[in-house]
Amino acid sequence: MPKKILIVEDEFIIADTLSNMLQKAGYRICGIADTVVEAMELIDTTTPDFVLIDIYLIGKLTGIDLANSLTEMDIPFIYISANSNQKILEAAKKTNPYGFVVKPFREKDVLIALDIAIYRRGNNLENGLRQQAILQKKAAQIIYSEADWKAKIIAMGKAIQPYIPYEFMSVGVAAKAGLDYNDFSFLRIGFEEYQVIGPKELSVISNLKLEELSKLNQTDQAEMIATWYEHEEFDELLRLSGIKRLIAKTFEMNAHLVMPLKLRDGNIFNICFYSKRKDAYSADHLVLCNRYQELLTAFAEHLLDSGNNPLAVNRPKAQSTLPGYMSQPFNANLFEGIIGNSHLLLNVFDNVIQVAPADSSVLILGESGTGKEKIAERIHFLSPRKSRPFIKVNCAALPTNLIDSELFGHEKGSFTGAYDRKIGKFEQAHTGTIFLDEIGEIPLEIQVKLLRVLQEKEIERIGGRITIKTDVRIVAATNRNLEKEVAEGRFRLDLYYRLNVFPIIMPPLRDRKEDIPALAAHFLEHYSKKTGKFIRPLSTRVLDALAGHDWPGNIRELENLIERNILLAKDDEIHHVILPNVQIGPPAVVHTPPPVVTMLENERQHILAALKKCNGKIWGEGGAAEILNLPPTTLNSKMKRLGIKKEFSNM
Ligand SMILES: Nc1ncnc2c1ncn2[C@@H]1O[C@H](COP(=O)(O)OP(=O)(O)OP(=O)(O)O)[C@@H](O)[C@H]1O
Repeated sequence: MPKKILIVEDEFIIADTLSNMLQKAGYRICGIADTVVEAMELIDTTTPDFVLIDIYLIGKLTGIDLANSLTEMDIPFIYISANSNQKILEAAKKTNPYGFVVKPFREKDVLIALDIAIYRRGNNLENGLRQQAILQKKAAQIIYSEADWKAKIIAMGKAIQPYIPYEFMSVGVAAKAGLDYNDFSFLRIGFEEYQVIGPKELSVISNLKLEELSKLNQTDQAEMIATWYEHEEFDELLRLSGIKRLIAKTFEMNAHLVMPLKLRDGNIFNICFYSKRKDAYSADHLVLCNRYQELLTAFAEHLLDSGNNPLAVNRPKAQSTLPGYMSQPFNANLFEGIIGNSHLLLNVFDNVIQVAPADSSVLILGESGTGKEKIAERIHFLSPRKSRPFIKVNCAALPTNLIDSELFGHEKGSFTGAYDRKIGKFEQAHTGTIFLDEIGEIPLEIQVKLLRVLQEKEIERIGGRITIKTDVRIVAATNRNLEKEVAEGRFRLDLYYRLNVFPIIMPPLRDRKEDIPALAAHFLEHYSKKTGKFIRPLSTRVLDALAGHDWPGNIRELENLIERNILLAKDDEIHHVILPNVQIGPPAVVHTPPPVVTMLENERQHILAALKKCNGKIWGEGGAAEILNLPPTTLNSKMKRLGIKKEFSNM
């Protein structure tokens, strides 16, 4: 079936060109609209598969307004626009388009953008259906389990978390005049840990009497449909709703999503999500709320129907009709060995839980040493492929002339030096996962081959005559800004889009300094055991100093630092920790704050300092790569990017 495309474009010539080019390529054009109003009418009557939207259109409404409605209707769209104003682009990006084509465009650009969009859409739908099926199954397990009502809410909260992020969730029957505040809240304090905060606990935390909480609760607005609040709207909400203001201020929350569920007896049961991230919620979450509405309403009915539940105080009780049997216990520690519970890291865990069961490619983005490889391993070991091979390839460590044969293999005699047949990494990873680390370093000619593996799912050994079918899941990682690499012609746009189906962003350590004490303790224990030296826990002073550092080398730098200091320790304590530009430990020094420089400049200075220490030596023992605990190839590419010449000492 050819896909139906709606074109929303007010310049006739462009609309006509697009229409001809798409029909020639086998698409069906189900309409051309030059205003948002006309587009909405055509959407109603023709239900397009994809919509191409220009941003500025005749009439008051823009393409961005249309995009928001399309998201609510779950219809994918691509922008085709000449507008390169940064503000407009940012607003457009926020609507999560499936692609963006800049005018004037080449036929090829539009066709590739559509091809990629169709692929991504397929993957999204597959993920969406999978999500729903998983959640449905979990909900049934939770409902029929013998756990108490709080454990059930926590279990349900955990099941939703990968799809609707939150650090604080509160549930309860919507406020009615004269009734007491009776919501129960769940503050996320670890990957699998939640602190339960009932009315009494909130009263203690906030130092307000229960009656005062009830008064604040009366100011809450009744919501009839799922709604999200961010930025000024969030501020305005807090101005109006006393109870939400109290929660947001006490627990430092910056965005809110409310999901009202209509119960059989006409009461409304609210599930309120709060996040520390200002932009945590978007129209996509409303789509999810809509999708999960029925399931969660059934869950709420069940909760309120089961005996002894204080949540039901604010509504008349009914008899439970559900049978009970034991459910399986919930997840053991799925992220063992990955230390930290900052909300940024927990968010990454949620993404992993969400994507691991699917077969989609995953692209892990983040600076060097942030734990990308660890996350890649988790994706594999939490997937149905977990008992199949997990093959790692460090693309930066492979010499250009060998990458080809390393990845795809070669036949005997296919080139000088090919004495035997070699099975490439892709074949080795068959039915499992391949982890392509430092994918940004792959030369363009290999990128074409990689694209073919992704598209056709087959490979050819060098010098081979047959194509070999492979079933491999790709997880790739890079510390480069791939969008920039694409813009500068070093990375193929089509490959980027294929890989970028599900991006996971690893936060740098400087953005989650709250994880430093736990990480430091973990490495202290690990290397104490390894070296057989007993070392006391780090003192507060040393920990404070660690928190003051910017960690351009991220967790690897911290790990390295702890290891080195254990080796250097003369007794059972680490007294002195030398950090670049900062001296910690006695004698106390007065720090004048260094001038604020950009992170890139910081990284540059850090590398220069290491190079200086090693007299410019990069590779091998005592080289800068060793000091920074980076693969030399990564250091080399960083130096190139930061404009550091090898003969830096002459600079
Ligand atoms: N959350 C964590 N808890 C414990 N150890 C961690 C964590 N994250 C990373 N590490 C450790 O830090 C080091 C660097 O991690 P990893 O190799 O996964 O980073 P990376 O982002 O893949 O780096 P690169 O881009 O340089 O390949 C490893 O020794 C890893 O075990």
